[in-house]
Amino acid sequence: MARSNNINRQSKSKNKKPKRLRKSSFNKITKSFQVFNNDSDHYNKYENLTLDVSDSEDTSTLPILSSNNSSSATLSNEIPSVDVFSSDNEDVAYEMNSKDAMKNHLELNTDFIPFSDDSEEEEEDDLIVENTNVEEEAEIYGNERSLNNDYPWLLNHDHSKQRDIIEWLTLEIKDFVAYISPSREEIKLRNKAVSKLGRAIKELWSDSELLVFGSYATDLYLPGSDIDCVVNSASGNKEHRSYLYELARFLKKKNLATSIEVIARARVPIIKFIEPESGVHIDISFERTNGVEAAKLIREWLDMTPGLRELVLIVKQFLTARRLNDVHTGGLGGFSIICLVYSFLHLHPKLRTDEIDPLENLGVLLIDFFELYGKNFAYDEVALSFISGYPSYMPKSNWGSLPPSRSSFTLAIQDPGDASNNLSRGSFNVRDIKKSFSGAFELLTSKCFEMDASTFKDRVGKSILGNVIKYKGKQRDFKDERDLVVNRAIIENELYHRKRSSSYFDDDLFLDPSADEALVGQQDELELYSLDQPVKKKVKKSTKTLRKLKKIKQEAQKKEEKPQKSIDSFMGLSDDENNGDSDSKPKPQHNTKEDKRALQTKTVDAQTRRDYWLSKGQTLASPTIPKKST
Ligand SMILES: Nc1ncnc2c1ncn2[C@@H]1O[C@H](COP(=O)(O)OP(=O)(O)OP(=O)(O)O)[C@@H](O)[C@H]1O
Ligand SMILES: [Mg+2]
Repeated sequence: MARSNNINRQSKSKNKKPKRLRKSSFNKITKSFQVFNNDSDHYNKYENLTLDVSDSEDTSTLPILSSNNSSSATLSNEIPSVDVFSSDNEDVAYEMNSKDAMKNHLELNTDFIPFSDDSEEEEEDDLIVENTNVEEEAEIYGNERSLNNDYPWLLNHDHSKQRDIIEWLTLEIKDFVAYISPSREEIKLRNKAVSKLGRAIKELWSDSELLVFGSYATDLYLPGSDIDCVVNSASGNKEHRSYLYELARFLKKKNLATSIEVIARARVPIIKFIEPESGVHIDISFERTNGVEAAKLIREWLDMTPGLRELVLIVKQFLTARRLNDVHTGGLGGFSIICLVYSFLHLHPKLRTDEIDPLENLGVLLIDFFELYGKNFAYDEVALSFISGYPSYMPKSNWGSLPPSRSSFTLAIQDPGDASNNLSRGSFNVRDIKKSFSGAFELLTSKCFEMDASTFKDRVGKSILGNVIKYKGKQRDFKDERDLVVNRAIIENELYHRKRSSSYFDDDLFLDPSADEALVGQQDELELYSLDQPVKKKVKKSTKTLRKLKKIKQEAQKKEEKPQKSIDSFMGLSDDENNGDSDSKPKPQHNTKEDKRALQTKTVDAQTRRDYWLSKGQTLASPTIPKKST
């Protein structure tokens, strides 16, 4: 029955004139997408958009979207009639042509690209305090090794009845993000760790403060992510190695650190350790504020880019499971991942033209992300640029200060805070990163076709996302409790920026030591909401510090409401032909309720969905797609 419906839909669509892109819109969009390889092995959906100059205003046929309307088209088993399996020499050759092959592939975990464990540690000889206490570690990590299940985000979340396969993937992504987002206990543990360390630093060096940056200060951390901190002092001298050792000894004496490493001779000297109470890995660097600045910028990006947090967390977990997330071994660091996803979302044609809601199309976007950076992106030629914080593609040749590298096949991401810094210069293993993205594109797309061709009975308990994401760790509770407990790193980062900005400098917002002490003293009182009454605030009465926090929160909310400039000209979509101008800014993506409502009324027609899957089927170039069971 389902099969005959599909066939009917298909035959109807044959009589229907496909909607075409207006030529001017097409030109503008493609102009901003001159980032693809000339690699003829890979079908590039953007190059194959048909033009119809006589057509009207309609720009809704870019084949990259899904719809909220799950009642209309599902995949057709006849669409991806591609009979040649091609695999370029950089891509993993997936010799699979059936469900079984796919299963075997996963069981063998052949898309896992491990690094050898013997990679040289440049600062190995700097290890000063070692002797990890194995029992202590075991206690900290508890049952971390006792696994529940490879896809724990699916527990009680079966989406196999979704008619629209891509919606199934979107729902799984949301489940995964909810699954790995922090609970109140986790946030409190991190807050407490940061407080204790901050106090210790002040005790040791009264002219110094500890600031947090990196993923804890942006809410982009996975359960196992480290906390990045920096010591800033009035004297500005704490980067000297003698201070690093002094701090390491002090923290050890105070039982605030185990497994300490002092890495004094690196370009960025740091000390690394585990904070025993939380078990969290901590990195402390010295006398640099660029990370603290970046944290604020990233939070602004998150505010104006729905879907950024979700995709960053998925890509992070994807790379972490493949050990491709560690810059020391050539992998992609957290900041580079954020930049890749941020620029992908802002330069995506369907998001640029406001035609889809990113949060309702996470599945499509994830597949497109893997396709772009796994198949299409011209690594040899193109750099990502963030002039004034806004993303664009830039020919590498235009980046005058880009340091020369041995190979042209490198990732070049301009640091938004320092245009001469290539953020991803350490990610020398671009080949494996690209391979893994390309493999993920193929696995996800194949699985979508396979699931579409399966009966509902065969789909039960299956995962689409699980084909590329694995999560191994302690059972978690699907509790994203970030709204219930203040993230101290974010608040303090805001305070830091207020303090630095003279226009905001007033008595009430001054981050004085007593305010800090008040925060520390009320560590357990940082919860502003109760679980039972999420809306009603449980602000602890009349504490000066919490009033300050509230004020900061309100200011942050006000900021969200401020009007944003359009990025049309930036992306070559406006009429003023200002393509790539650095002073044009991204428009907010559906931040207001009205925007969201407007989007929900937008439906995507079946033909567009068919075009989307046709392009993916061609890209996939899989030899056979399993027939739908009747
Ligand atoms: N190559 C770099 N150049 C400049 N700053 C960098 C660079 N790499 C990292 N940073 C700074 O350090 C911060 C933390 O980087 P990191 O790679 O640990 O990312 P993260 O967001 O903390 O991810 P994770 O959760 O994996 O630790 C970044 O936000 C950025 O401010
Ligand atoms: Mg980090």
